[in-house]
Amino acid sequence: TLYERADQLPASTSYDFIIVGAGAGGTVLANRLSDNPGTTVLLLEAGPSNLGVTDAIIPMLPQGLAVTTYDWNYTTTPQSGFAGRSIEYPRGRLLGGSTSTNTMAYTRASSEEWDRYAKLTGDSGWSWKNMQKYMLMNEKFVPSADGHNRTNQYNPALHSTTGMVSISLPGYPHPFDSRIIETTKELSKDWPFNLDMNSGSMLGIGWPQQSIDAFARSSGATAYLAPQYLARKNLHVLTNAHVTRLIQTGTDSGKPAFRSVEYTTADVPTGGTSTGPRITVSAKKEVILAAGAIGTAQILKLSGIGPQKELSALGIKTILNNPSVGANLTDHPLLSNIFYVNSNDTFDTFTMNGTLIAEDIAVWNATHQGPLVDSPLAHLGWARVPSNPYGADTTAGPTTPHYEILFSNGFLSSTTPLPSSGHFMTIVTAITSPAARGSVTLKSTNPFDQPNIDPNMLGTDYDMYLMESAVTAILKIAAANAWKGYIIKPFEDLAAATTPAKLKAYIQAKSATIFHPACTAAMSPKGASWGVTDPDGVVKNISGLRIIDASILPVIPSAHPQAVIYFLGERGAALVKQQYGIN
Ligand SMILES: Cc1cc2nc3c(=O)[nH]c(=O)nc-3n(C[C@H](O)[C@H](O)[C@H](O)COP(=O)(O)OP(=O)(O)OC[C@H]3O[C@@H](n4cnc5c(N)ncnc54)[C@H](O)[C@@H]3O)c2cc1C
Repeated sequence: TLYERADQLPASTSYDFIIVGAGAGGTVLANRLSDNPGTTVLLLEAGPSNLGVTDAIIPMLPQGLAVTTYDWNYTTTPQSGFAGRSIEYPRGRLLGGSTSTNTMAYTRASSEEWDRYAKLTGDSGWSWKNMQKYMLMNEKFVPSADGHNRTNQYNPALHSTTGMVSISLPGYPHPFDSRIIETTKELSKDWPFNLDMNSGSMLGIGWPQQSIDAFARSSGATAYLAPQYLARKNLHVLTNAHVTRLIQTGTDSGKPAFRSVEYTTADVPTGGTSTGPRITVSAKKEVILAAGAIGTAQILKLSGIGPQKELSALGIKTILNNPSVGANLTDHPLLSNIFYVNSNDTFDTFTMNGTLIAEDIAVWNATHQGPLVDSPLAHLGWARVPSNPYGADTTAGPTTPHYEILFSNGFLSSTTPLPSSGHFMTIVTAITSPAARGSVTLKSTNPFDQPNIDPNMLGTDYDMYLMESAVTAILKIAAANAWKGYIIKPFEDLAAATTPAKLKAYIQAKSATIFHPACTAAMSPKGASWGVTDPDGVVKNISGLRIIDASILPVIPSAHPQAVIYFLGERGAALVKQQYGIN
């Protein structure tokens, strides 16, 4: 049942599980734990419902959600790798969390990545082989919006058509599709065609798989909180409920127990203060944090679980001193490399013209066809740097990428204003295996204040080297015969990057984030003195508290992370059920 106000929750109900945050991790847990009618679940979400939010439904439009009430509106600390700039740091704040606002690229990560998770956590359950069944439980492959023949665009044998989140290939062609395929032939050594980047082997260029139900976004909310699940009497979902902290409820075998959650009506924007009453609700079995890499770290610290020095300085009583909480924040730096193109058929036509976008929305509404059925991402490519002068490799292995490239049929940038006219193509470069680590620390004890978010973007020479290598690689692509007659020239800022020093300055001035913060409450082996949770997400040295979201990843995946976090949710739910003997 969906409730929008705290006073609507049935007063007498008690819950086996309370889940905090309705994003990629939280929605899976809420669904899977409540599929047994005897198990009661409360899901608390700070934001509103996703229903009827047009920009969260039409795949081409999620940029419209940034800096709205559906966004946490975070800003980073000044980033030294970005020449001291702070950047906007969006996170979804509605049912579905960031899966309701993201760009919908759906990648499982490499088999080596999962095998590394198994190794780093000492739990073979996280290996590629063992995770296959959870991957298939998450995925429901559906036809594309235009119903085109998908032969040679993916390998159907690897996919499920019976899971939860709808996944599809693009449903509207781009003028450069054939040139991209041509590139994989002409530059086959560096950029081979990859029939299916979700096979476990990611390198090369291929067609993107996206969390799109043919023409509309498929998210944690549309899939795992679909009407038939919200109808469950044993699942209560409360929106507009901002969790302010967890409260210790006693001790179990010497460990502090945390089975109570304090929340308040989230009717204030980030940075404000809520005068609403603080409401406490307790779980009989467990509280499961799924507030994302920023939210989870902030809630843990506000609850007295974190580095003693930091907490004491703010007057918070430390209940568990753990310096790993909020440490290791890792993200993927992104750079939009823009080119002028010889085409009238780019999405600049409608992004630069309010009347035309209205017409395209009308077409989308009437026919569920047209350019808005896809995300702005046309093709994805994954590559490794040919040599590494910095010694240690950050990837999980030789078939795992250092960086990604993304082709977009128009001007796509968060750091350069959209020109008033022209036609463009963007080749985004993103560093997917960075060495830099940052942190989430508290700014104040006010739960409505955003924490200090320092993802330390391009914070090492190695990461800068990877970005320089990626830009050099896409310039080589742009110069290939496959693009003759299409790419006219690089956009001004890229065109000016003619020397190594100017290239570095361009990267520092124009890079941003691809929105993948993770690792702030990492899993580690049972008994390890570092890390925040055990391999099953249970918080170390605490009773009754588990975390299942992007924060528990021991290393950021060299991939788009939403699928990875859905899979954490699927296995996480299975582990919870196993522990409590729930069928
Ligand atoms: C703009 C953007 C584009 C992206 N593009 C892609 C992409 O193309 N492909 C991809 O794979 N990934 C993408 N991502 C990343 C991906 O969506 C996230 O990695 C993933 O959703 C993280 O899952 P999560 O469960 O950790 O957190 P989230 O999905 O962010 O969910 C956390 C939830 O907790 C809630 N919450 C937080 N704090 C509190 C609190 N105090 N009280 C109550 N509720 C709280 C939030 O409102 C949110 O609903 C993108 C993200 C963004 C923001």
